[in-house]
Parts: sequence; structure tokens; C-alpha cells
Amino acid sequence: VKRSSTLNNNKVLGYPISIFFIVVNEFCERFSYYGMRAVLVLYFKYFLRWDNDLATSIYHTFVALCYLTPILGAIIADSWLGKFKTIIYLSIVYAIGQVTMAVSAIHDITDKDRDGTPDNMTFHVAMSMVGLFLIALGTGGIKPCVSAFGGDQFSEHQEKQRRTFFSVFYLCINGGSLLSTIITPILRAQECGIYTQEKCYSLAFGVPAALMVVALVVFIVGSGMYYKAEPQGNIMLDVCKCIGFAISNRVRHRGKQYPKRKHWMDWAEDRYDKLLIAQIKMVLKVLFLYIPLPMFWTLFDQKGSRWTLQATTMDGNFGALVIQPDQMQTVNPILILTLVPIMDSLIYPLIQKCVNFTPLRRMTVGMLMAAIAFVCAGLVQIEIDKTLPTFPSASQSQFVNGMGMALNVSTPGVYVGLIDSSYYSNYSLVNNGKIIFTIWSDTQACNYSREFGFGSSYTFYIPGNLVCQNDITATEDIKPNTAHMALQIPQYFFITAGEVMFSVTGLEFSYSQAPNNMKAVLQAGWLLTVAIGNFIVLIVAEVAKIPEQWAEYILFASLLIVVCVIFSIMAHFYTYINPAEIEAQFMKKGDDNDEDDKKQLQKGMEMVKRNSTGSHSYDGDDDDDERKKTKM
Ligand SMILES: N[C@@H](Cc1ccccc1)C(=O)N[C@@H](Cc1ccccc1)C(=O)O
Repeated sequence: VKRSSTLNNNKVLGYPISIFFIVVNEFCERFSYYGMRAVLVLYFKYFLRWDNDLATSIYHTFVALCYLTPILGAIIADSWLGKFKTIIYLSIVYAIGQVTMAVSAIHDITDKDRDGTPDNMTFHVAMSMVGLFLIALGTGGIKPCVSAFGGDQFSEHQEKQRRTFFSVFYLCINGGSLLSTIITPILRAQECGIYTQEKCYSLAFGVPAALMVVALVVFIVGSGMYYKAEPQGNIMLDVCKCIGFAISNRVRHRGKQYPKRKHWMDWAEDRYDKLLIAQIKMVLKVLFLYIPLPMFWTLFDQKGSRWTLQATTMDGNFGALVIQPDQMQTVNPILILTLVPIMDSLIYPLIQKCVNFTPLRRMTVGMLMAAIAFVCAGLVQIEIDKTLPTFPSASQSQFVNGMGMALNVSTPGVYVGLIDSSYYSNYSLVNNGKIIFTIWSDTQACNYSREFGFGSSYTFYIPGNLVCQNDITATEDIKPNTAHMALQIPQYFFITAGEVMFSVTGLEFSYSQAPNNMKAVLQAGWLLTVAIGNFIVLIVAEVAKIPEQWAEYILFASLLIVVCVIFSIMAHFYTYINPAEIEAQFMKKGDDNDEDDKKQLQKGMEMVKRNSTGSHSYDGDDDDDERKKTKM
């Protein structure tokens, strides 16, 4: 009752005003996270001068850490500080981490000889590792708290509004990430510096840092309007002790003389509160259902790795727009922003008219969509393989110097080098499009221009009597990529449709099925499935070692289909519950006899089973909410 009275004072169109601050906070935080992540690998490679392998491993370790730390955040929130304070404190840690990253990328700090390169790389590496650790702690720590805190702002009978909130929340995540993945690469490409002008990683990290400070300020401004649930003690410890006792008690009473109990957790009844046991049963039911879920993320997260590499072997020329391989990822948030409203307002209601499209069914279809996306990726790969030579994979060129003197060749940003007489240069990597090379010797200089296609490779012969443009002959070693990047759009469409059905629904499902004091813990459990999914990518890629990329895509699709069948069977036996209703029944009845408790539990489960069919929807009317609450 305290909770709904808090909310009643601050509502617009049936929605608590407080959620405005929460979604703006999420927008800024995701801008900060995805913006920083977008340029991270390039920072490792070009600023810290790491090789590709080291850069990739540190990048994935960082991402995995970001999804492991939610457990820590959830424990701190649920058992100690509460969600509000946890978000504030960990956001401060997060902002400090982002600022540390921005400072670590200022090359002038250690550039004593002012040649544009840092002189004490250890300093920059150490600072960026500290920064990344703080960011992982902050972003992961607040992640389960912010979504659960948003859900807390709704009363039990505002299920419809809460579902809309989770959709809007997801839109804000993608709005923020879309903007930042476009903006930070542009910032990185700028040049800045005090002594020398270099690529501006400090600005590319500085803007996300500023956005994280904005996120924190916005969240604090909303402070007076939030419903802040009190932490309820060290619930994780209680849960572990209770489960431990149930198991040991069961083992101690193995003989036939001991009557069986309905559920193995009921063996904890001798020492523990029935409410706690009921809550643990709810959480375990959901956690059990989570077991197959990492496989979805295994496929989903390959957008950033395998699919981007696939795009490097394709043609990104869209007429007026030339798309770089790593920019294809922005298709995901763009599609999310389009698909979420269409799904919510059109597709789901239409499907609901024909079949009862429960959350778990949506998630199952989401998994199938991801599998279809990988079949599409496999087909695209077969198409690419038909046209793709084995070497090289990017636009490259070399020059052969036929002149009687040494020559220099360069183009803005790329110095091909000094080529001795009758000798050849190494291959150099250039951007696609029209490239103008300047060729000069001690006595003459001239320009030579040529169009480069994605993935093409050329050798240029510089004759003895160089007058330039018309004298140089070129041989095309490798033809430009012919498979167009637009071919990737179907796979992006299916994976994103899968994400909407799986991830948006799963986020809301995890919230709705968790008891009040364990909501953040279940959100953290949900994010743990993402971390495990990322580890599976590494394991499968390492163990399977499939030489053909298309076959690897089909293998992943097949694995997900198998997992999807298992999940649909598990989902079939899942009974939707309303934790608040079950908890309320326990609290009302106090220590009534066992049979009564079980009846109440059954009643709560049946009520929610009816509600989850969609035949009944909450109207979100406050007075009605109040009446229902008071009755309880
Ligand atoms: N669609 C993603 C955001 C994204 C943006 C640009 C490139 C890739 C991804 C999204 O909505 N992410 C959510 C949910 C999520 C998804 C995967 C793993 C964990 C969480 C987010 O909260 O970041």
C-alpha cells in the first residue's frame, strides 16, 4: 500500500514520472558503453600498438567481465545498499573508469620527444586497464539494478504499463547505442593534441565519459520521485543456506520410514520460513529455464566478430553511401527501433488473436529466428566463397619501380615507402574509392589516381620514363569483392527480430517471475546467460575448428535449433506465477497449516496462469489498483 500511494502522486497517463529519469539515464549510460566499445579494439591496435590477437582477446575478456559483474551488483543491491544507492555508487565508479580511459588516450602526457607517439606505453596500458576494470564493475554492477529498479516503479496491477516500460527501455538502449556507434568513430578519426596532432581517442572516450556523468546527474535529479524498495538483508546467503539445509535434510532422511515431500525444497521446512522456501522455488524454476538460453547469445554476439569479418569480404558501396564493415552493426539498433513498436502494436496483437503467444513462446520463436539468421549467414558465405580468392582480404596494392633511381610513393594517411631502383614495394592497405598517390624522386614528382574496390589488390609498374598517370600500368591481382554487403541485411533482420522476441521478452519475464527481494538477482542471472554464451563462442570456435565458415554458421544454427526444442519442452511445463500474490497470501496467513499454504500457492499460480494467456489484461486504473491492493 505504501508503494502504490507513493506512485499515485506522480503519474502521467498512468505511468510513474520517475521512469522518465530511469529511461533517460539508460539512454545516456548505453551511449557511454557502446560508444566506448565501438572504438576500443582500434584503440588497442593503433594507440597501444597491440597485435590483432591480443586486442581481440582483451576486448572479449572485457565484454565477458561486463556480464559477470551484474551478480556482484545484484548482491550489493538486494542484500545491502538497495538498488537506488547501488546505482549511484557504481555509476560514480563507472564515470571514473570512463574518465580514466579518456586520460589514458592522451598521447601528449608521455610524449616527451614530441614525435606524436607516447614514450611510456606502460603508463597508458596500466591506466586503460584500470579504466576498463572500473567500467566493467560499473556497467555490469548497475545493469541488473536499473532495469529492476524501473520495474519496481509500477504497482502489481500495472502489468501492461510495466511491459510497455520494458519495450521503451529497450528502445532507449538502442537509441543511445545507435547514436554513439555512429558518433564515436567519427570523433576518433579527428586529429587532436597539444604538441602533435594525432587520432583523437581521448575525445572518443571523453564524450562517453561526459554522457556517463549526465546519466548520473539525471538519475540523481529524479531522486525524490522514485519508489525505493528497502534491501531485505543478505538474501543470497539465506537462499544458499536454505538450499543447503534442504539437501542435507533430504540426505539424512533417506529411508522408507520418512514420508515423501512434494518438492525437495520442502525438506527445508523444518528450519526455514515457508515464505522463503516458496520464493526460492520461484527463483529455481526460472533459473532452471535459463539453462538453454546461453546458446541464443552465442549466436547473437557473433554479430560483432564473425559477421563483421564476413562484411570485410563484401562490397560496401551503397551508391552515395559507403559503409565500412564495422558500421554494418548499426543495422541492429536501427532495426530494433523499427521492430519493437511494430511488434508491440501490430504483430503481437495479431498473433494473439490466433494463438496464445505467451512470453516463453515468444522466446522460443526468437531462438528460431536467430537460427534462421545463421542459415542466412551460411548462404551468404557460400555466395561469397564462390567469388572470393584466398588472398588478400582487403584493398591492397604494391608498386614495382622500373626507374633508374629510388622513388617515394605515398597517399594521405599511407606511406608506401622508398622503393629502390628496379625493386618493388610491400603491399600497402588503402581505403576503397578513388585514391591519389604521390610519386616523387629527387628530380620529379607526379600524381597517380585510381579507383579501388573493396577487397581488390593491384600491382603498379612504374616505367623508366615516368610522366605519371598515363605511363603507369596496373595489373589486377585480385578482383574487387562482388558480394554486396546488402546481402547481410536478411541475417541482421532475423537476428534482430529474434532479439526483440527473445531479449525484450526475457527481460520482462525475468522481472515478473522473481520475488520482490530477488528481482535484481534474477536480472543478474539473465545477464550471466549472456556471459556464458560468449564463452561458448570461444569454446566452439576452438574445439570445432571447422575450415569452412559457412559450415560453422550452419553448425551454430543446428545447435540452436536443438536447444530451442529442449527449451520449448521445458517452457511447456512452466507455470506462470505472480510472486507478489503468492507472497501476499503467505504474509496474510502467517503460520497457518500446511495444506492451507499449498492451496494459496496453487491459487496464485492458477490466477497468473490465466492472466498470462492474454485473455485477461490489467487496465492500469489506479483506483482499481488501490481497491485490489486494499482487499489483499
Ligand atoms: N541491440 C543491442 C544494442 C546493440 C547496439 C549496437 C550494436 C550491438 C548491439 C541491445 O539492445 N542490447 C541490450 C540488451 C542486451 C543484448 C545483448 C547482451 C546483453 C544485453 C543492452 O542492454 O545492451
